[in-house]
Amino acid sequence: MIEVKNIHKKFGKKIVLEDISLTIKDGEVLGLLGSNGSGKTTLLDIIIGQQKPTSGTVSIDGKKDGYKNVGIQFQEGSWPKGVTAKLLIQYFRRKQKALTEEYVIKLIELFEIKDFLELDLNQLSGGQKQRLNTLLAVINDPKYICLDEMITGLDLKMQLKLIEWIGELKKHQKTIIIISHNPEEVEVLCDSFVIIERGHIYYEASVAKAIKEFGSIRNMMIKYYKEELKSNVISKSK
Ligand SMILES: Nc1ncnc2c1ncn2[C@@H]1O[C@H](COP(=O)(O)OP(=O)(O)OP(=O)(O)O)[C@@H](O)[C@H]1O
Repeated sequence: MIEVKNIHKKFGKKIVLEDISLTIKDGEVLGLLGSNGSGKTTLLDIIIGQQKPTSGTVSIDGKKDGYKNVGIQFQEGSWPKGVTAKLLIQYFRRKQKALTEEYVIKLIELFEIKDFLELDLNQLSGGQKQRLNTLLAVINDPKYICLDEMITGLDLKMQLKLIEWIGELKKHQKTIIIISHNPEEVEVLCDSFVIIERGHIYYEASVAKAIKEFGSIRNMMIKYYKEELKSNVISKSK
């Protein structure tokens, strides 16, 4: 279980997160939605131990250093010349002796990495980098997985494959947090979702509840954003 309690985060004087509390149960897939700059990635970075909160706590499986069991997507960046997907996968395999050849081959097939295994990483397309980053997030078969806009930018065939794959992970009781800008993706993949706006939890519900109440998450978001545009104020709502 991931427990986020009363997280506040400031960058200098700028308040980015204010009093965020969340519980993500084992086997749950949680979607994080919200406007650009609302604080989703900062919250995820705090959960995975890459940022320290200004105050508040995160515990994973009851431990403060539980983030060591979380698989995270590598961020886009430029790599030193000569680094290939094959080299990275070999590096992870050496670190994790328990990884079987069969599991690694399965992932390479799933993410369709084979054709560019030996290419310099800086020569990969955006979608190819994204597929490799997602593979690296799960290569150690972690119990907790964080995915930042995993599907955006992928072709439809790959999207369908990854949706099916998340379904498999759910069957294996993996706990997954997915940042997304796509309400339909959250409906298909997630059990519950949270909308973060201006550093606050603006709405939090199960996907089933939102669909029952509003017909779809998109309808719900449009309703709330229209109200916001009218009043120009986002109030905290649960
Ligand atoms: N290292 C940093 N220093 C200063 N401000 C930062 C830093 N990282 C993020 N911010 C600010 O914090 C706010 C939240 O950023 P964050 O990346 O968490 O948003 P987000 O919801 O993930 O946005 P997007 O949907 O655009 O990816 C933004 O205003 C951003 O400028």
